[in-house]
Amino acid sequence: MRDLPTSLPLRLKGVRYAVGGTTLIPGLDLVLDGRGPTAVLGPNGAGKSLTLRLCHGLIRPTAGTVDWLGPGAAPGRRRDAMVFQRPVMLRRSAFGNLVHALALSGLGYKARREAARAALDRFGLGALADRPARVLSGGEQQRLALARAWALKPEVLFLDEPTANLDPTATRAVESMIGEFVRDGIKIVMTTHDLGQARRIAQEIIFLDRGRLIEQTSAPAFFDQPRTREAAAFLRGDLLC
Ligand SMILES: Nc1ncnc2c1ncn2[C@@H]1O[C@H](COP(=O)(O)OP(=O)(O)OP(=O)(O)O)[C@@H](O)[C@H]1O
Repeated sequence: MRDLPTSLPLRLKGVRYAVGGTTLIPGLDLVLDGRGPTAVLGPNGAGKSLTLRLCHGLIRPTAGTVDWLGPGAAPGRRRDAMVFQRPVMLRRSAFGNLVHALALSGLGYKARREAARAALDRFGLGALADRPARVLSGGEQQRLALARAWALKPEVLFLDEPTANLDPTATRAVESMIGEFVRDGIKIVMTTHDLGQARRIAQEIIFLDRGRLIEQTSAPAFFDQPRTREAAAFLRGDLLC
C-alpha cells in the first residue's frame, strides 16, 4: 500500500477551453481530492475527454488555471499518467514499450529493465513480454498500457474510456487491474459510458454536460438520488437537450 497522493488536490479554476473561436468548455470549477475512484460521466460531447486532458496538462486552458495544490506538488514533478481508449504502442516488444517509458521517466538501464519485468509479472503479462506490442489484441494492448502507466508509479491515473472497445472478458481484466491500482493508493479518474462499470468502480461521480460541471457527488447519491434534471434524464437514458 502506497501513501495517499500528496500532490492532490488538483484544482481547475475558471477553466475555459476554446478551439478556433469555438468555446468547448465555457467555465469549469472543479476540485479533485484523494477521494475516489472518480468516474467522469456525461453524454457524447459533454467534454469528458477534454476535462481529463486539461487535468493531465495535455492541453492548456484558454483561460483559468489548473493547479496541483497538495503538499507534495512541486513544479515539473510528474505525478500523473494518462491511458487512452486506444493505447499508443511503439514498434517494439511489450517489454521494450515499458522499458522505453521508464527510460523517459529517468530510470537507469538496470532499474528500468527490472521495473518493466516486475510490472509485466504483476499483471500477468509476462508471457507477452517479447511479442511486438502492436500485434497484441486490443485487450492485451490496453492491459499493457495500464501496466506501463502503473510502472511509472503515478499518484493519479487518468483513464479515458479504458474499456470502450473491449469484450466482457478483457473489460473484467482491465477492471481488475484498476482495482489493484486503487488498492495501491493510486487516485483513479476515469471516463466511461458504461454505467454498470461506474457503479462497480467509482465512489465519486463528476457529471458533465455541454462542457459544464452539473454534479460532483458520491456515487450512491448520484445513482440513487440525482440532484439535477440533467443527471436524472441521463440516467434514464433520455437525450439531453
Ligand atoms: N480539437 C477540437 N476541435 C474542435 N472541437 C473539438 C476538439 N476537441 C473536442 N472538440 C469538441 O468538444 C466537445 C467535447 O469533446 P470531448 O471529446 O471532451 O467529449 P466527450 O464528453 O469525451 O465525448 P464522447 O463521450 O463522445 O467521447 C465535442 O463536441 C467535440 O467535438
